[in-house]
Amino acid sequence: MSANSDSYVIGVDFGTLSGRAVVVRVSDGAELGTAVHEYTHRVIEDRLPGTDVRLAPDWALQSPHDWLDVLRTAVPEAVAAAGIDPARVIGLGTDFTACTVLPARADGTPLCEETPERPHAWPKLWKHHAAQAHADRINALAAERGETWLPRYGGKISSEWQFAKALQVLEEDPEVYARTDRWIEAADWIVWQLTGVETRNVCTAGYKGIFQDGGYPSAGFLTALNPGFAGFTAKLGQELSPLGGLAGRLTAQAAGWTGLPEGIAIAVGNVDAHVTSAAADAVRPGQMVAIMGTSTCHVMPSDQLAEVPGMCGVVRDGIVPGLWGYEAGQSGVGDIFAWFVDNGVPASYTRAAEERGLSVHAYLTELAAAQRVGEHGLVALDWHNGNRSVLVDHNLSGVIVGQTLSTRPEDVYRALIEATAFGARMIVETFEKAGVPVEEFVAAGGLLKNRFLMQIYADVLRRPLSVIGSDQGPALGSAIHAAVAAGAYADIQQAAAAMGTRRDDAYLPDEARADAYDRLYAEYRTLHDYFGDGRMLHTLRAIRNEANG
Ligand SMILES: Nc1ncnc2c1ncn2[C@@H]1O[C@H](COP(=O)(O)OP(=O)(O)O)[C@@H](O)[C@H]1O
Ligand SMILES: O=C(CO)[C@@H](O)[C@@H](O)COP(=O)(O)O
Repeated sequence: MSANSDSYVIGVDFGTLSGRAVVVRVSDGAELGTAVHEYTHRVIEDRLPGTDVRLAPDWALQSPHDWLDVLRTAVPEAVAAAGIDPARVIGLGTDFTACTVLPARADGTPLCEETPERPHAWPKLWKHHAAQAHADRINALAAERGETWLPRYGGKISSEWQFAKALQVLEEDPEVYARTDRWIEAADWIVWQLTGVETRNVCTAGYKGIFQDGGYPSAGFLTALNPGFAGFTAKLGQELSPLGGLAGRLTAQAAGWTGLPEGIAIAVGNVDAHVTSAAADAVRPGQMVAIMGTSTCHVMPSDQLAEVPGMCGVVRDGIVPGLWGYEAGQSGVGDIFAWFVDNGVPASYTRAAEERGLSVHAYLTELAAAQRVGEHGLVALDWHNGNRSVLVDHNLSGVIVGQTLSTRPEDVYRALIEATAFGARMIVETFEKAGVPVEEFVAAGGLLKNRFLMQIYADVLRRPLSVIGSDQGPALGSAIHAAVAAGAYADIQQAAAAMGTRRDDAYLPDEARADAYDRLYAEYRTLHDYFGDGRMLHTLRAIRNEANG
């Protein structure tokens, strides 16, 4: 690859609160410069920008202007930080949160530009959860009709996805729905802005758009949901583009925004979680990448097709062309630790952490790390933000068992970390039981910084953990896809091998601790089965909702 030794690609990761650009050397994946742009409107949850229009609970919107600002600011800043000649940039790739989806005109104009006072005209962020009732109807009807696509999503689709959100638009604002020529993932919309051509990537279409075996849900199914929904799929993409493919070339206008040469390769859009596999060079069957942060996404290529209970989805070519791509998830991980730090720690602990110059997380971790496995006498269920896999039930809640008058904050903190590790083991075991082997567990994301937590995962999973070598996995992954789209490598696997970074066996399980954890995990499973049917936790939620009026 010496011909590439002085050429560069750019990866742009569009997150929930900000967008990040990274400049990467094509020959070896070295990250030379990076810049972040915080979105001006962040997550729009209360009021539509520039209006008095208030939003209902569970709404979460974004502004397309914020995304374009990332191209205008973070990209040139990253190039400047890298100190490279922009003329040497041969391609740019992007990844986005998903399912972040918007209604647009036939030319790509977002509807919120025409009618900014209409909530449904705005892009719905992935965590817009106000379409739950619509998802419930889709699931019930699909189960009743025995739709073959339903098992590909572990038996349930999510309220976050394209069909649920679009049905909400149709039923709550039919006029906006009628004006929607294109219902498009932000992942594809941003590529449209860069290239001037509309493409649709297989990843979001498959995981979020129910595209399976060459088609979307049938018109008969959609009519049964709502006759007005019959023609919905005409607003989606019909021809899908492969990951790592060339979506088009940078237009003169987008060259002006970014300061990059007109005509460079722009990669087909992708999802932040899935693109991280390339960054970790974990694109072979059985390499499960866990992107561990606020929540955890698990993605894994496989040559086996199986119906794994409670997975988020399995999509042909969904991570790399030629393989099935699986996704599963834990809806609360770092968020649970944050909840405990914010709500469960006395002032004396906060002061002690401050005096030591540590974050409360780091302080609790240090105290918890001094314990032997099981010493706290606790076991917890990691369902404070519901359960995505394997139960797919957002109405479950957290449980902590075994507390006494001598239970201390570090005990609970440790039990919560262990609970998330047990949740991860449950996912791995569910895949294996369904006939999809997990050969390697590769950790990525913000929680890598907690080494004690990572060791717990190795001990609980009873397997060595590999870790990604970059702290900006998605942006690096997007840069790798850009290198493929630009023709520098034949495929994603080759590019990932040269440019991705993974440390094998970074954490090894300790036999004695793993044995001790087996006993606790058995108790976790018992609790999981007992509370997992929802009888008690749903009742508690209903009582809470009634009490809150
Ligand atoms: N030392 C720590 N140990 C465990 N969790 C931590 C620690 N520091 C921060 N966190 C948690 O990490 C999460 C942020 O992870 P990060 O990967 O940076 O974010 P995101 O998932 O939003 O990309 C927060 O939920 C926070 O509670
Ligand atoms: O749901 C998916 C992928 O399927 C993510 O895009 C979504 O959870 C957003 O993740 P982040 O909060 O950006 O880590």
